[in-house]
Amino acid sequence: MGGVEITVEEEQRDESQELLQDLPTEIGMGGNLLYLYQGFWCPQVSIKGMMLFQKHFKAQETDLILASIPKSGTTWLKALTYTIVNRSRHSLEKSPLLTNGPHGVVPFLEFDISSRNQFQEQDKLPEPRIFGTHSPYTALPCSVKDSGSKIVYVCRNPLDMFISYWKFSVNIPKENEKHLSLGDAFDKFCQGLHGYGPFWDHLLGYWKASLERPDKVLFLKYEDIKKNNVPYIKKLANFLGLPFSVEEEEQGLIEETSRLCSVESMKNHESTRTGTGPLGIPASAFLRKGEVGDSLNYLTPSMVSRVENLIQEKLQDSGLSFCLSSAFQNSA
Ligand SMILES: Nc1ncnc2c1ncn2[C@@H]1O[C@H](COP(=O)(O)OS(=O)(=O)O)[C@@H](OP(=O)(O)O)[C@H]1O
Repeated sequence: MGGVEITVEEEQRDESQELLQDLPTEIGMGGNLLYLYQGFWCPQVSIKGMMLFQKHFKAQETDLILASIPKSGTTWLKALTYTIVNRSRHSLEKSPLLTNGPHGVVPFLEFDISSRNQFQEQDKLPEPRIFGTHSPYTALPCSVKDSGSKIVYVCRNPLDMFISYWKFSVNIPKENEKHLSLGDAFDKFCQGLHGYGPFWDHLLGYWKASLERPDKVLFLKYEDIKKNNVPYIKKLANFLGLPFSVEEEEQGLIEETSRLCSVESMKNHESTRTGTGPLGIPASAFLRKGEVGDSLNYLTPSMVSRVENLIQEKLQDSGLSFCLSSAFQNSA
């Protein structure tokens, strides 16, 4: 037969290109282009990856999916989960986490996998496979929702998440996009115009799933882990079906895991000092202060109350809450 042979990659590129043409677009709080896809504002850099993930990823029964909206504790959750899961494979001092970093040992499903063939390559990874995703719950592939795979979601109070996101985006050099001022970025954030926003719908999707299926979806808050991380490391290990034994507890393995994955320790890992994270961004950009309440150094009281009102309105009756100003006063 004559004619031009079309590779799987070319076919996918055309398919998603066509879909993109019909989606509404806006400039987001990071000055980047966002596409409105299935009710969420997805960054241009990951929209095709997200579509591929949704369409072609086949979850295995033992898969662990670490989900979050950006700047909510993704890097930390990846480090903790990888360390818990692999603690019998190698000692903490020899962990690949030290050299490859959290984003190296736990790939993102939307950023790091750019073709259908790569999903097949992932089939060869040792079980349990661990992946990160920023996809909203409703956009997850059916195979993730319907299989025995487990989902851990981490969220963070929206004020700190906003500042973390803004600081991150202004520190990344841009060629064709411009950085927005804090005030303009904040306005966009409050309209839900940020990566995978609106944050309230992202939160609610996973929150409701965790209430309906607590064995399937574990919902964690950054602030809770930060306040006292040992019980949360135990909780995470129990949820993953890999509880710490009495001997491990007596040996102090939980505290060691906590130390290895602390922001202070991770800043000194070789992977952070010399490596790169997703999209070739320096790994150090994913570790800044790692504090609760840093946003109060940047936001005015009226900005805080605007977000408080927004949360009140959007999360009302869900049972999910963030007590912003008072939580910060307690942690100050
Ligand atoms: N180990 C550890 N412990 C505590 N906090 C940590 C840790 N690793 C990353 N961080 C802080 O998390 C913020 C980055 O968020 P994410 O990791 O979700 O970013 S990303 O979505 O992967 O781009 C960013 O928060 P800010 O410091 O407030 O900007 C990081 O410093």
